[in-house]
Amino acid sequence: MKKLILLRHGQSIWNLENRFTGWHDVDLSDQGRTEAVAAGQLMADAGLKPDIAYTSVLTRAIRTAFMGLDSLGRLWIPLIKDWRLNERHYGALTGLNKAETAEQYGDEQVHIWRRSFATPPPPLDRDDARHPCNDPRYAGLDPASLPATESLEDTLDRVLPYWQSQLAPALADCSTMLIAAHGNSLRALVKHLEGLSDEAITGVEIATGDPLVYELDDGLSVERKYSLRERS
Ligand SMILES: O=C(O)[C@H](O)COP(=O)(O)O
Repeated sequence: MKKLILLRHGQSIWNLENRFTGWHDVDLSDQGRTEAVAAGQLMADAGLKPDIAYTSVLTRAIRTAFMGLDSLGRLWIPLIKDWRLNERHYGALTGLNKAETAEQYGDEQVHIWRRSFATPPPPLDRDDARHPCNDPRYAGLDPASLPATESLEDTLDRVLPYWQSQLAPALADCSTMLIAAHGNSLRALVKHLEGLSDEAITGVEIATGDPLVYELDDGLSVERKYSLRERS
């Protein structure tokens, strides 16, 4: 049996300020740091021993992985960072306050942008400083693969090939894997792992700092799923 732990980063400073974040690189808030340490303790209490960990190239997820693994006593395991685990790109909404945006465009439109499967927020212009083409961390990538905005479907379209080419083969070779990532890159993975419909995934929320454990058979089919915070 394999164990896959999906961990959304702890609360970020922009989560606290209720701002659309996406690929903007904001750090954890004090509460987020506490959540990251607590996530490691929950994993320790559950006897989980990740052999390998993956995260995005965004500080809030990297720091959550580090702080969680540190409190678990397993800071020494391999930690691989990849942009394909980044949060979904929030396009021209990046940086805006979510409540103010709902006042301007209406709750329904904001809900569609946030939770519909296929409707992306308005895109960024390529010369906008928030466009990933203007961020040196993506300089080595084909500019055509860098998004100006993303729906959850677009996010799944980059997460799934990464799952298939890197994560699933690595999981087949180990017993326990930790993925510290983001609300929507993890929702994309959950959709795939659980075989959820485009409609069903719209109702799935993932809390910050709460390790979700999937027990998988050797063919990587899900046998059981539970939240460590709920079980504690
Ligand atoms: O990118 C963000 O703003 C959040 O981390 C996730 O946002 P959401 O709850 O609107 O999907």
